[in-house]
Amino acid sequence: ASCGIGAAISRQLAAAGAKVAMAARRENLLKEIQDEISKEGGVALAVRCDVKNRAGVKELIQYTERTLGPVDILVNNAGYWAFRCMKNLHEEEWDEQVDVNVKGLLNCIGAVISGMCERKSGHIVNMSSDCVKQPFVGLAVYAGSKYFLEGMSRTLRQEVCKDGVRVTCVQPGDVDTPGAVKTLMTLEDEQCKALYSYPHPALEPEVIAQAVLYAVAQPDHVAVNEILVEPRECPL
Ligand SMILES: NC(=O)C1=CN([C@@H]2O[C@H](COP(=O)(O)OP(=O)(O)OC[C@H]3O[C@@H](n4cnc5c(N)ncnc54)[C@H](OP(=O)(O)O)[C@@H]3O)[C@@H](O)[C@H]2O)C=CC1
Ligand SMILES: CC(=O)[C@H](N)C(=O)O
Repeated sequence: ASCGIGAAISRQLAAAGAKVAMAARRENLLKEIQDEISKEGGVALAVRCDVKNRAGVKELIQYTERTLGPVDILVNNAGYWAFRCMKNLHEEEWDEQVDVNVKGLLNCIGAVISGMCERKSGHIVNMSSDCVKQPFVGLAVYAGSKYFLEGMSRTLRQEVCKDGVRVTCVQPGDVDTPGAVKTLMTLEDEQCKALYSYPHPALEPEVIAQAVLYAVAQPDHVAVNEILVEPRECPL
């Protein structure tokens, strides 16, 4: 939650009255957001954590629950992507996408799901992508990781709905974030460049945060299973 969509979600959840625990590797950025939220009268905790580290994620959740109480809402937002064609074999980047977007996701869900089921209450929000609706050249491994997220979410939803737990997938199109700017630098193939190297509208991270807030603010019997959010000028 140190920047981009995660930071916007933290700010909006805190403004709506949630006690927010924010995790990322760059603790200094988290502290700045924590200060901002505190100045606005909200409650936020900043915890350094790498979602790839399963034990570290469990510690994060234990610390959060000791400090703020049980986790009612888990937002799995941490993600990594690069625009690379598979034939160029950026295998370390393939690993990073699987490690963060798939294994990191599982580490976070694994740290909260039993507690939510025992308490008969909880909401898991998974940050997906519009790439599960349409293929984008250069995002094959990333799309695979988000298809995992979607498939896992659909099945998890079946398993836990009777335990009072909801699972929402949010599918953003282009959003203007530090990650989006950085990954444009990874464009290397003419095929990729032709697709992405032109000005095109991107959404503000706050728009995606509003979608999250909408999903988690529904009455208990209502499940918002997925939300696709695109810039109007980029319809799928
Ligand atoms: N921007 C876009 O156009 C779109 C983004 N998405 C998805 O939205 C989510 C957020 O993206 P966005 O805000 O754009 O990305 P950014 O790169 O701007 O932010 C990513 C956030 O994830 C955190 N993060 C990354 N890796 C780890 C890790 N190993 N452990 C803990 N935290 C980590 C980063 O914190 P730190 O580096 O400090 O650890 C940072 O706060 C991602 O899941 C992405 O796939 C989906 C569709 C469109
Ligand atoms: C990274 C994303 O998920 C985004 N939809 C994109 O295509 O850039």
